[in-house]
Amino acid sequence: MPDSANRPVTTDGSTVDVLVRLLDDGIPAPSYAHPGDAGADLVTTVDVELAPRQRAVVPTGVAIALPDGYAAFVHPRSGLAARHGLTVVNAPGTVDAGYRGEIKVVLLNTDPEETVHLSRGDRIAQLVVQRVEKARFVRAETLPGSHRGEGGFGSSGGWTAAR
Ligand SMILES: O=c1ccn([C@H]2C[C@H](O)[C@@H](COP(=O)(O)OP(=O)(O)OP(=O)(O)O)O2)c(=O)[nH]1
Ligand SMILES: [Mg+2]
Repeated sequence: MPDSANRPVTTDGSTVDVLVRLLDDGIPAPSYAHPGDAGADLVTTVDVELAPRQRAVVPTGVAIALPDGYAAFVHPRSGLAARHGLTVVNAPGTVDAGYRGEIKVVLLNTDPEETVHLSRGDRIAQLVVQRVEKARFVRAETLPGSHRGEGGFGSSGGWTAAR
């Protein structure tokens, strides 16, 4: 199957080739920590200090070309979230198939007291590559009925709005 720039892309059903440009010597390509992992770790190219509740757009030193029909999603890492309250503001960040710029991570220190210190090369987020459908939005005056109907935002119970 060719990609959007007509380069060959191979997929064996469980892997897909994603072209990657390394923009910074010494910074590795995204990599999976264990076989079977869904997320490939991204690292920071710079030292970062995040004061309590501060956010920063952090470079990762990689640019990719996903095949058409794929997207990549920038997710937080659970260890950093649990230990330091570090998250990704726009989680999951969406990397479009046509994006050729450097992947960046919008990190947020949610901890109210502790500063987070990150060093160049630290793994800060993980990239999940997925197939995505392209929708055709077909206008309709009425929508087919469903069990849920228009209920949402806690309609199934177990949640009380704060006053
Ligand atoms: O966490 C992220 C999210 C996005 N991007 C890059 C890739 C993506 O293809 C592009 C645009 O992202 P998005 O569509 O979420 O942002 P936008 O605010 O809608 O910008 P645009 O108008 O460029 O679409 O920014 C990242 O590097 N990291
Ligand atoms: Mg957009």
